[in-house]
Amino acid sequence: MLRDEIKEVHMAFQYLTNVPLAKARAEYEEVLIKEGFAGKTENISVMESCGRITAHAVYAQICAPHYHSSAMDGIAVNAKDTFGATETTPVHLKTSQFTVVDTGDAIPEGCDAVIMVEDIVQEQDGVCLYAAASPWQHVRQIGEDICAEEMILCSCQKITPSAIGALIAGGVLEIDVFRRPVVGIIPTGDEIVPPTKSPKKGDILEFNGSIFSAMIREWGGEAVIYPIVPDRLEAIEEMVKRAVKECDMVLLNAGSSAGREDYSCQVIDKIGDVLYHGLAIKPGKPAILGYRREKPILGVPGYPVSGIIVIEEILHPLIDLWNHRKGEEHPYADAVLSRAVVSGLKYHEFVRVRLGYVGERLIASPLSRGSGVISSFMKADGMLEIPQGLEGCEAGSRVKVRLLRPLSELKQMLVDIGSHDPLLDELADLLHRKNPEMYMSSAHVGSMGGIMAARRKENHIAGIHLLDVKDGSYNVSFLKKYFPNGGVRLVECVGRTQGLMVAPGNPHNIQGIEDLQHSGLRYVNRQKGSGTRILIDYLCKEKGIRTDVIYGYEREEFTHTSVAAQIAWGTADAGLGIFSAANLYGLDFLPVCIEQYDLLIPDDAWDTPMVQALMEILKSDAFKASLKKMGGYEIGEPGRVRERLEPAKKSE
Ligand SMILES: Nc1nc2c(c(=O)[nH]1)N[C@H]1C(S)=C(S)[C@@H](COP(=O)(O)OP(=O)(O)OC[C@H]3O[C@@H](n4cnc5c(N)ncnc54)[C@H](O)[C@@H]3O)O[C@H]1N2
Ligand code: MOO
Repeated sequence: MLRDEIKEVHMAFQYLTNVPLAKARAEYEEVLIKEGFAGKTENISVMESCGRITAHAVYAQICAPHYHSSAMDGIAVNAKDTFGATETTPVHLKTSQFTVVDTGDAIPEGCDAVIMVEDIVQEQDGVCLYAAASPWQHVRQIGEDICAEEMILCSCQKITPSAIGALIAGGVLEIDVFRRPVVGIIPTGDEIVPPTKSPKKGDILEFNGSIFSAMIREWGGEAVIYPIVPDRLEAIEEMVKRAVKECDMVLLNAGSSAGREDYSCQVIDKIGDVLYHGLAIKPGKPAILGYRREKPILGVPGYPVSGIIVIEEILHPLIDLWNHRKGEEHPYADAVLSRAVVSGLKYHEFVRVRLGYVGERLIASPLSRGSGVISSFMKADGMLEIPQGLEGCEAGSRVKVRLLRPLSELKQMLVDIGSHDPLLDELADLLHRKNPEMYMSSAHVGSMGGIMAARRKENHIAGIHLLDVKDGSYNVSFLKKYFPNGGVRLVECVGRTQGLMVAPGNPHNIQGIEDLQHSGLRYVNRQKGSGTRILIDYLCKEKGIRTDVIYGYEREEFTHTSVAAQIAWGTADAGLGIFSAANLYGLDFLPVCIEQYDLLIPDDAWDTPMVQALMEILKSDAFKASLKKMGGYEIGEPGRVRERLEPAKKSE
């Protein structure tokens, strides 16, 4: 075999390294600097320089002010002429002894003080003064602000709006700054298509380029998105060569892992060098740290979450290095973890979390860990990092969380942990619209999960819909059972129509729960502990249906909408859920029963401004209008307290 062929085979089958992030980052920067990596500079107009970084120290060309100027509206005088003026012995000045000046006017020759207009008394042939002026009063002397040759800004400093003013006042109109590094982004993959509203089956919409370029711009770089390149070695190689020529840094997106069509590592290795392929982080493990001479070529995993982590951890520091800036310290806070998080010993893991204060404690609820779930990044308020070598964190443990939004916002966050319903999104929208300082975050853990979270004081509200099979009532008996010491309210929300969601036209002619046993029919269920799961378990038991013969009964989704989506995509034929979710996906719906969906609110949370604001929203016409639009809800008196369990009196 030729040397190149051997190299290609080796690259295709090579095992990924598992290098700790800090080590890889430090070595990468060291290699790049050795190769000549450094920020390039350019000269630009000061007026356009806000936010840019100075390349070197900047000195004033002229003084500011560059002449003695009046600081007030009034008259310019020679202070000596006013000496001796008092309330009882006023001094009279003739017109020839003063000049009328406005703020900013030059002080005339021979004058050395300004008297404010409100301190003078006009006379026929001059003015009368009842107080003497001290020399240089109300005069802005030459250089009061900035002296010529004085340093206005030091090197590597961010230019602020006020700095622009100081520079112009100091006679500096052009300035040397670090040029924004140009980062080329190359999306790759046969299945990747430009953004469109109607993708075909198998198409993946290209959005990584848009995420990465927005982040790069925020960090002070300039981004160029190259056309999507198919999974062909030569085509990728050609595009990378072009980008290396045109840009300062290159991101080669997707194809980073070790699949049949993952060419990134081979290409980078052919064009330049690969320092590491494989980092001990998750998501983001197949990252490739490559370079050609001083230019970084970063192989970024295709999954968006993995990509974001890799560019945040590797590219961001490089842009800071280019600009001679030390990366800003991330703000951290201590939080209590609402659910356990398991972590692999091999990796430093990044877990997105939702955050909110319940009482004095900041509660962190882990979001989806999937590397393809971009919405989990969008919803994340914080990032929990689990260092390599740890197996995870237990529920209820104290953890340090990197904050992705200000603490002040988290203090006004209404924390909902409980059963899912699309109406919660409408409530969140209405709450924030009416009270811009407030936010609502929802974690969908089912009704029982919501009750347990309330017992642990981890939420302000929980949506619950729990059927008491003994008497057909909803929620109240569960409240009494799980809160024996009281201290909780049950607030009416809606009656929801639960039913079987089936494909449009009901192709399997499903008539009711009994039909779920038929062979060839695929069911999709909700997770254990959810009210809907309890309902289907109960309905099956009542009708004598064995759940083990229902195909897919153990397949669990966490929301009504995700059950509806599975049916819409044809991966399941039926699932129990609410009408509004079926409606969202244009599915047929066979009503089974109406259930009471209430909000459980612990007393501690009741008096918070967020819960009180929510009560207003629940009672509003706007909320009722949203419910009518979604359909499938019985609207009684949302916001009415259905049940209050008084807190038990402590024994003396
Ligand atoms: N057998 C193995 N398979 C995979 C491994 C592994 O170790 N062994 N690692 C997994 C991990 S972890 C990651 S991360 C990914 C990395 O994948 P690639 O970098 O090779 O990327 P692709 O497979 O080409 O794409 C994955 C996925 O990413 C999405 N994608 C890609 N480009 C874009 C874009 N421009 N815009 C939006 N979304 C994009 C898309 O959903 C792709 O399906 O590999 C695992 N596999
Ligand atoms: O490393 Mo992947 O990025 O775990 O998803």
